[in-house]
This record gives sequence, structure tokens and C-alpha cells, in this order.
Amino acid sequence: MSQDPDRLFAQPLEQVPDFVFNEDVVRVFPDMIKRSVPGYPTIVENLGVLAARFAQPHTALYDLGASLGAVTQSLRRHVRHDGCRVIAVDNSAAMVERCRQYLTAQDSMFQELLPVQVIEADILALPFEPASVVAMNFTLQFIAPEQRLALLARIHQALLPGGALILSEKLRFDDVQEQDLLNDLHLDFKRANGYSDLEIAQKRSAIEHVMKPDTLQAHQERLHAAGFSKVVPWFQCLNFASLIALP
Ligand SMILES: C[S@@+](CC[C@H](N)C(=O)[O-])C[C@H]1O[C@@H](n2cnc3c(N)ncnc32)[C@H](O)[C@@H]1O
Ligand SMILES: O=C(O)C(=O)C[C@]1(C(=O)O)C=C[C@@H](O)C=C1
Repeated sequence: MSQDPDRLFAQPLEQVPDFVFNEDVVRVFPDMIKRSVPGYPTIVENLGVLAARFAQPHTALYDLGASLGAVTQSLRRHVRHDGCRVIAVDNSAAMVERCRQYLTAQDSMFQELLPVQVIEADILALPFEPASVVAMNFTLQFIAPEQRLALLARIHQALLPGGALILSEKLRFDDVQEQDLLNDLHLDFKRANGYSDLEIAQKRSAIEHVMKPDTLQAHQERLHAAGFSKVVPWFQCLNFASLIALP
């Protein structure tokens, strides 16, 4: 399985196309997300640790927008309850194909992992079965803003008492000074990880119509509107955060 360094935006492009999770992105995705999202390895590893507290025997755990299954692998490393199974969902055929290969490799290296099913589907159309854990790691920001509340309400309905939604997102800030500072620090993070100013600018153009971050307050209000009783931020690094939402 080839894992290339991310140079997708290294050369000047006449027109920067909108960002899509296609075969080119799949090839560089592990490198891209680690070098682009501050705290990503910490979030992924601890998501599994958190999930183990909410997981209940004989239930489903969802990884929505699973990409290459980093969260699914973490769930399988940390959740050991009897009869749990992971359902990883993504609507990118290229991601799903490679995700299945990675999970087969994980199965060949470790014994007694939770069973996993990888589904190629749109999470907006997929009926959810009752679940104790739902993870959405940097996926909601790619869902059309007007669809987000209904999706979260369906997730809330599917969650069993004692379960949790774990939601990680890039944040934006209403306060201009806070927004500018955290945005600049995020650009510094990308430069420190070897991205040039050209790569950073072209990636931003590619992603700006596709990925729409919300404020922390908007997330909290929408989660409550979707029926969640409690929202607890457990991680923030610069403008990236992760929340636990209790049904
Ligand atoms: C930033 S990536 C998620 C990263 C991944 N969760 C991780 O932690 O490595 C967003 C993913 O969401 C998927 N996605 C976006 N919209 C979706 C939808 N409506 N249904 C299913 N998957 C979707 C994309 O294909 C992409 O793989
Ligand atoms: O905000 C950015 O510039 C990003 O690159 C963020 C982000 C994300 O948050 O998902 C966007 C697309 C890639 O999947 C990796 C990282």
C-alpha cells in the first residue's frame, strides 16, 4: 500500500479545483492529515480510549466519514467489550477501498480485534442502527450546513443511553482577533510541517467551498437542538477541537 508525502498543491495550478476525496488524496492522506491538523494523532488515539468508557457490550460503534479508518483502528485497539462491532462509513469509493486494505492488515497483525464492516454510503442517507458510540472525526465540516442538524438528530436517536457522540472539527471564531491569531498559528503549524506558502494557499482555495467550519458555540447550540443533553469539549489544539456529546 503506497503512502506518499503530500505534494498535491506543491506546483502552481492555473485553476485550483475544489477539493475531493479521490484517489490522489487517498495516496497522501495519512501524511496530509497529520501535517494539517494540529493534535490529530492525539485525538485519534484518545478517541479509542474515550470510546471504551461509553461502549456497551453487544452494540455497534460507528466511525462516520472514516476515510482510511484511523479512528476505526483506534476503536479496535481500545474497545474490548464482548460483542461490539465497528461500522465504518465513507462515501468516497477510493477511501473505502484503501480503508478495507488497511483493516485487513490490522487483522493480520493483531488477534481478537472487534469485527468491522466498511460501508460505502452517504451518511445523510444511511439508516443508523442503535449504537453506543458514534465518532465523527473531521467529517461534519464537509456536510452542507443546512443538513447538519437533521444528521445530528438522527445520530442522537440512534444512540443508546450511556453512549456518546465524539465530534472533532476545525473551529472558526466570531472574535476577529481570536480568529486571526489561531489562523496564523495554524499556518505556522503547516509551515513547520514543511508546507510552502504556495501549497498552503492553493489548499485553502481548494477547500474553502467544500469545508465550512462552525464556531464552538454553534456546535454546542446545534447539538442541544438535536437532543443532546450535555456537550463537553475534551481537546483543543489551535483551531481544532473535539467534543463529547451525551444523549
Ligand atoms: C477529513 S476526512 C475524515 C478523517 C477521518 N475521520 C480520520 O480521522 O482520519 C472526511 C471524510 O468524510 C467523508 N465524507 C464526506 N461527506 C460524507 C458523506 N456525506 N457521507 C459519508 N462520508 C462522507 C469524506 O469522503 C472523507 O473521507
Ligand atoms: O484546514 C485545513 O487547511 C486543513 O487542511 C484541514 C483538513 C481537515 O480538517 O479535514 C482538511 C482536509 C484534509 O482532509 C485534511 C485536513
